[in-house]
Amino acid sequence: MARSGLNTSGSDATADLPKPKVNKESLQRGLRIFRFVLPYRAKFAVGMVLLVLSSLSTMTFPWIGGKLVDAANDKPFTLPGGLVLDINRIALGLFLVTVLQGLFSFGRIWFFTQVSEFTVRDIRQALYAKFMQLPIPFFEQNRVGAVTSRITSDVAQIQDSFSLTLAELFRQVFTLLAGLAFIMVVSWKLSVFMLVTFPPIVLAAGLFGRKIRTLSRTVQQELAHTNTIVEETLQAINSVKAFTNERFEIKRYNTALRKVVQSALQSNLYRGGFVSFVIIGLFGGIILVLWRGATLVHTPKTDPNHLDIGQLVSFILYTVYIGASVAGLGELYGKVQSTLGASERILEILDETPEPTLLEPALGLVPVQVRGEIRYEHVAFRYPTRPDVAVLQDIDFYIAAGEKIALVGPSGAGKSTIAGLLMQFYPLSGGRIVVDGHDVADYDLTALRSHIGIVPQETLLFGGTIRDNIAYGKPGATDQEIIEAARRANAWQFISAFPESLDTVVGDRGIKLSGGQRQRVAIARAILKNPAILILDEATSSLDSESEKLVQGALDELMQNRTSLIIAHRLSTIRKVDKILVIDGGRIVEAGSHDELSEREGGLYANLLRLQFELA
Ligand SMILES: Nc1ncnc2c1ncn2[C@@H]1O[C@H](COP(=O)(O)OP(=O)(O)OP(=O)(O)O)[C@@H](O)[C@H]1O
Repeated sequence: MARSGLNTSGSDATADLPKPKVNKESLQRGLRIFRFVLPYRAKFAVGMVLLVLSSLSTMTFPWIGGKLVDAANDKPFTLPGGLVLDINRIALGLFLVTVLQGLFSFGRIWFFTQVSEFTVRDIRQALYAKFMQLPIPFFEQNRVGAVTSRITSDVAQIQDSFSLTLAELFRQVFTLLAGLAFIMVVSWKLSVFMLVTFPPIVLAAGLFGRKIRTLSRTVQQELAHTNTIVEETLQAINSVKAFTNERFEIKRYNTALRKVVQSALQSNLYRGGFVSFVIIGLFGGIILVLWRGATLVHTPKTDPNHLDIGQLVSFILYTVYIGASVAGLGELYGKVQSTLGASERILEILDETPEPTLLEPALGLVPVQVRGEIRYEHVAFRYPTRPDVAVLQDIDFYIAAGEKIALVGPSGAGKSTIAGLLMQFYPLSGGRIVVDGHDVADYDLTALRSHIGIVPQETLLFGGTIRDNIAYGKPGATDQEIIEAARRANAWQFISAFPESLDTVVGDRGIKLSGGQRQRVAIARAILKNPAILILDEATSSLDSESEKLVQGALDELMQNRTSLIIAHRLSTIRKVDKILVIDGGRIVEAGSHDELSEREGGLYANLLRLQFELA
């Protein structure tokens, strides 16, 4: 069968993704993700109000603190109404403000978390529904790691933003602006002095910090690499031992570990430098401002530049706030970038055109019953991912309802592709396929597919129980129906021998069952689905003869009264079919019954037959 599955390489798909620059366009594009917030806008608005209130109360703290120090210096605070506040009252006021701030913050977190949880759930639902409805070519063009990381890490990034980054961003900007306004009012001269000394130091610290982050990312990557080695080798421990490569792997792991230590040491060298820079630079800056401030406090009260000690305290506290918000904003910039990138990638998938499945009302014909008469009329086909290769050309054949035909031919000839096109996994490049007299394109896609069953070459079962796996052919089937299907698929015997019978868990991808057992579960599933048309991709992996007999018996039972398209690898199993189509290089090169074809001198089928006979 054409491997239409996902490309599973690359698990860490987001690590190296580019972050878009924050500009008008990227903001406009990224902010479209806010449409998912709209249903919860009332909660969002309440959260915003609480955020404003908590930010405001934070900003009054240094101001009231300054008044407290002034009161301690015999300068009590007088309210506009004439009410004089002493130390006790001011301290009480400060405490009240703090309590209010605590309550506002609690409310803000509560409302924003609700918004982010609901929003993120909706985004995940929309994404998953989209994944299910995207056409197969999409999955051939995108790595599965990259696709799944949309619903895991990208969505987590968005969640982070709605619950934290957004609030932080607002608070930092608010703190910065309000802080600047406050210090200007307290003393514009000292403010100007502060502004030329302090922010450059903070910015330098920010750049230093970025360098450290880059280095620690390298450490993480190196560490991840060592983990990959452990995972890979433990998963494939049989191969390691069989190839006697234990020593090689130990060396490989040690080399990788050495790199981790090297980069960790380098990163910590910078970290140490950073700490001493912060101590000397940042505190040096504070000392500078303190010195200047102290000088101003020291001037006589009559001097227009004079500062009260309380004013200096407020000033210093606001300066610390401002410094913290400048540093915080630098970090937030990176987060905003990541969020914009994540939201763009999510929206990109949501904007993809889905297959017309699950449409309500249905688009096109919805047959209650399909007889299963199939006609391929001059079908030509190229895979969308490889448009320059003509995989099929002029495929033209007819199968009457209930007939069985086999497709045979060398590997890569196009047999699986011919069968897969019936399911309309890909658009045709030419010709048409007709089922019961109607072009397949005229049918509702879901309705048509529901009448076609596939038993693939390699059966991948889902991780649940045997019951779940058989019932996949008909969700909601009763135990009675499931057991009946298992019986007809020669599977009941082994299932009932398990202590947990239908409740036996098959393990990830069905690894706890043998190949032949998996196939019979897949056949039971197809029997339960009861499709009018059956596509059977015969397994290439050989089963032991006992198991093969059971599987063959199950297949014969399954094919009864259905139009069947068999992709045959072993010619011995197809003698009973009504017609054989021999495919080579994407064309039908011979057609006829087994007897006709095997007697054709120099024919491809006769050749293949002889080859297999000789091999046997
Ligand atoms: N998803 C795909 N994308 C691009 N090319 C594909 C895809 N699947 C198959 N092909 C190519 O199409 C050609 C026909 O493949 P197909 O699987 O139909 O052959 P086949 O006759 O069934 O082979 P086999 O007997 O080995 O299963 C091959 O050249 C193959 O490389």
